[in-house]
Amino acid sequence: MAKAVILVLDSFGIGSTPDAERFGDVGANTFGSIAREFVKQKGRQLVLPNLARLGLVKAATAAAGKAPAVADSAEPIGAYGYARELSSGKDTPSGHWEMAGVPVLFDWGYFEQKTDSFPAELITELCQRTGVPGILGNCHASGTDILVKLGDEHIKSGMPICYTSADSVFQVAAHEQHFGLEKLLSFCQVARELLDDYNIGRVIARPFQGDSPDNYARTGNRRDYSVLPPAPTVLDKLTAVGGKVISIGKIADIYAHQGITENIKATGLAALIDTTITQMATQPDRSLVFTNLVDFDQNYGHRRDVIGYGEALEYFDSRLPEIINACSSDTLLLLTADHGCDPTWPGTEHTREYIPVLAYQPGLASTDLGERMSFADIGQTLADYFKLDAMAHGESFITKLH
Ligand SMILES: O=P(O)(O)O[C@H]1O[C@H](CO)[C@@H](O)[C@H]1O
Ligand SMILES: [Mn+2]
Ligand SMILES: [Mn+2]
Repeated sequence: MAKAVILVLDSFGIGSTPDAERFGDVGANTFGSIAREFVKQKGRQLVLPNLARLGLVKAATAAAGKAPAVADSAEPIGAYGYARELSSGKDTPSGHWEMAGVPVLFDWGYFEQKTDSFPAELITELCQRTGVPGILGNCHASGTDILVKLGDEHIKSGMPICYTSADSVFQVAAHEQHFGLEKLLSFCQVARELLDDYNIGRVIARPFQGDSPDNYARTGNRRDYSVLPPAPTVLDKLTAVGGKVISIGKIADIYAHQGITENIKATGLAALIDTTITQMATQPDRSLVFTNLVDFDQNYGHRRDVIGYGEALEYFDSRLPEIINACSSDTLLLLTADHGCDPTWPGTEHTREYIPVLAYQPGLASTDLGERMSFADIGQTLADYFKLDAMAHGESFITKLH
């Protein structure tokens, strides 16, 4: 019997990689910065005993060449390592596809101009095809700041708020009731079609609600429209032989619904963890429960909320024993991330960082997996574990585990 569970702590980097200079991210360290600021601002260390038992502190120390300000465990129970990214970008699809064995080796299209970011002909065609009177935004922005700035005008004018970032994204914020959720989703689908020509990785619908800039808030109805991964991922290979892939949260959207047999939505860290544990209880043989914990990135990393990020990590750590107890003797549990988003770094963008690779299975001896040269080592290990054909990228660490 072989079952696997992957939990992606979205944006939980553990130190900048050797190629971070290309991104202006030398010295970024999501985990290290949170740990340091926590001590400074709260007067105590982060409490993460269960993550430490899985080897997080050891992996983070090796990745950054410096220990984070968090107590380590004397008795690790997991295998721990840290991986660098082969993909050209530091975005969510690249990180997820690479961990499933398919790095993004081409360059995405980007809208690099900070204002007037989108080509006029794109916007003209988008408005013509969808019947909206025009767009607001047309700039780089933080998705919560732009609601404060343009939310009222959006409601008055009926124009959707379109914005981007350093990622290959076209994001659309619109009010769920005034503009309408269905109208927003169809607007995004047309945008998706037009943006294929621009090589843009994702169109993201960002519905929000509220009645004034003080209380405009994004809802759980976010939808991501991704291009297809450039090659079959380990998810495709597993489902092709009759295996199951159960997506929890935004995983299915990130893989453009390829290689997914069941798609379960949940909103918020607690609900995502609850759903994961519920699914683990009935997980069949040859299956993968795959969860993305987006709150770390969306609510804390991009928002530069360092204490919020730390508290969310402590909450996750407090739920970790339940997840570990839900592992049967044939469940391989993997904890990882898709990129960094150091909340103390200038700007509100992702940061190019090592990700943690923590593996646990009941009875497994604790092992140092060392530095992994690609996130694809996770996908290759899963291919090995499920006895699938090998992936084109990545080195399996299965023999170090079993
Ligand atoms: O500021 P918000 O809307 O959260 O945007 C963030 O979310 C996008 C997808 O992760 C990133 O490209 C980043 O810009
Ligand atoms: Mn991400
Ligand atoms: Mn992000």
